[in-house]
Amino acid sequence: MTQPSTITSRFLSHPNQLGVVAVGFNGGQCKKGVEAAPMALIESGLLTQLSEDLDYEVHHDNTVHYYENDIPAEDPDHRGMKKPRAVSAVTEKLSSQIYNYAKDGKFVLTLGGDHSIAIGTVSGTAKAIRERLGREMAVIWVDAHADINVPETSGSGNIHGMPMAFLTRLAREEKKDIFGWMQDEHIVSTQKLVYIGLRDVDRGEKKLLRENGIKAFSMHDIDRHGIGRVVEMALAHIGNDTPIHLSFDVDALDPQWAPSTGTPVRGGLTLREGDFICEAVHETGNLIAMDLVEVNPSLEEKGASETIRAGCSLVRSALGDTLL
Ligand SMILES: NC(=[NH2+])NCCC[C@H](N)C(=O)O
Ligand SMILES: [Mn+2]
Ligand SMILES: [Mn+2]
Repeated sequence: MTQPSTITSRFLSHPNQLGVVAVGFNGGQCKKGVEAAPMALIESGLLTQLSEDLDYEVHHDNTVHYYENDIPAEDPDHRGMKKPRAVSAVTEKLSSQIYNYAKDGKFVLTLGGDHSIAIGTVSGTAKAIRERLGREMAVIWVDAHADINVPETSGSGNIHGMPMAFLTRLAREEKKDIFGWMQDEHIVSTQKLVYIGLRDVDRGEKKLLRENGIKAFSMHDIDRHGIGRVVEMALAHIGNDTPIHLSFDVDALDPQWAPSTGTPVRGGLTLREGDFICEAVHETGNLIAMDLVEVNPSLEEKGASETIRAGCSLVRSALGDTLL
């Protein structure tokens, strides 16, 4: 049994209105299938649950966006990045879709797609929050990976391993068609970024996290303090007067709960720990947007329905579903 959330949202003018963007994009990594996730999540009933059980007024264009017309024919590697122009063009378009929902004070839910799309979602909400409230927004990034490689530290060249570098300007590119569209208003401070769930961080990324004093809670911290204390510390770092964008990579969960994902890493969060993070962030009343990314229904076919179910549970928890 579920009922609408009673938590009031400090930073939304229409807390019961939900803008949903379905992003069928896979160009930030090399495995096919992740573009089918938004459809799979919607077909499993996610949006109906949000409107019927949690009483949201869902604004959705009934389209999964594949951005076919935005993807350039010629897209050679640049600084080792794979498909840089495609990712740039898609995230630029997505950024303005997200901005349009966020500027009216609606909650924005994005269903990915691989994690490169966060370049679009986070830049869009960051800009809207600056304009609407004159504030800087915080990002809680729940993931097995830090996704903060600069092109030069990335071993794979996959841009889904780099979004936080472009969003914080640790990586910058002047070329207009390769993230040259990103302006100051799209950027997030390294001091307003917090990670939870990390356990597969590249050498160069560790150095970037350390040198920039970025707050990060790994699985080791969760083992030591418990998820309750870790979320409390993460929220204390952000402060209570700050709007929050939650970017949730389903691979933060242990493959036992979410096997259908492109880069699974053992030793992850239980489904309850993942849901708890979402519930606790909802309870702050400061959450303004959520991304759910990296569900790949074509990997581990027998686990796909489990992964989709886990994804739906995370989204419902972030939107105020409670156990009692
Ligand atoms: N969004 C993700 N699943 N990212 C995985 C990134 C893996 C690795 N760090 C890389 O740069 O390629
Ligand atoms: Mn990941
Ligand atoms: Mn990720």
